[in-house]
Amino acid sequence: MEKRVIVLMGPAGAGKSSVASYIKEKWQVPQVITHTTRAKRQGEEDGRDYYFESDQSFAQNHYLESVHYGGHQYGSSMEGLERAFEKKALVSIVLDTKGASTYRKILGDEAWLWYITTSDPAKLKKRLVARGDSKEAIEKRLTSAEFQRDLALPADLEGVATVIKNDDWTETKARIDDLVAGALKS
Ligand SMILES: Nc1ncnc2c1ncn2[C@@H]1O[C@H](COP(=O)(O)OP(=O)(O)OP(=O)(O)O)[C@@H](O)[C@H]1O
Ligand SMILES: Nc1nc2c(ncn2[C@@H]2O[C@H](COP(=O)(O)O)[C@@H](O)[C@H]2O)c(=O)[nH]1
Repeated sequence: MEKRVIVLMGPAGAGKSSVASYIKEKWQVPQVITHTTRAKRQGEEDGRDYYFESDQSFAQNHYLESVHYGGHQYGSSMEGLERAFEKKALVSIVLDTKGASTYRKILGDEAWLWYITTSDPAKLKKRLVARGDSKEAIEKRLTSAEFQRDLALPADLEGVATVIKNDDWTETKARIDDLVAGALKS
């Protein structure tokens, strides 16, 4: 198959990382690890979930694109993408919608955009609470301009992105299995 990167985007709590972990486990789709200056959450590991950086170390890397999200910096590198493509032609990355638009512009059809969302935005907060995020972190995240922006698919990605309503995890897994199996067959 042609090289393709599944770009997982959507609002906080929608399930982007859950989808990335699922397709890694079930379909051996490697995840491109990105860089961030935010603090580790409980259970996160450096080099598996993110490369956790200080402001100084973040500034020393070269990025394909980088953004500010909720008061922290995030960036993804071409080297990270190439490392993942060495393992498999189908890989994934988790980005905000701004990063997803950039990937679309740079990579064209090589970027397969999936917008992960829920039918009821109230679910998002509940999921962040269930994930164990602190009250302060949740308030900061939910009131950030980036969170509000990512509640909707950006206009430039309308009709381009595959929209996945992740309300019911069993149904989501079935939908994703169909998408990934189809891609791996092609
Ligand atoms: N369909 C679902 N039903 C209920 N809980 C879910 C579902 N999908 C994911 N979750 C849970 O919701 C929480 C948030 O999921 P996840 O971390 O994957 O979201 P995210 O979109 O990556 O969020 P963020 O952008 O804040 O990192 C996790 O605890 C996850 O286990
Ligand atoms: N444009 C980019 N967005 C990224 C990158 N790495 C992660 N993200 C997105 O940031 C927010 C916040 O992530 P969180 O782990 O703190 O919840 C989320 O939308 C991620 O998808 C990146 O390298 N570039």
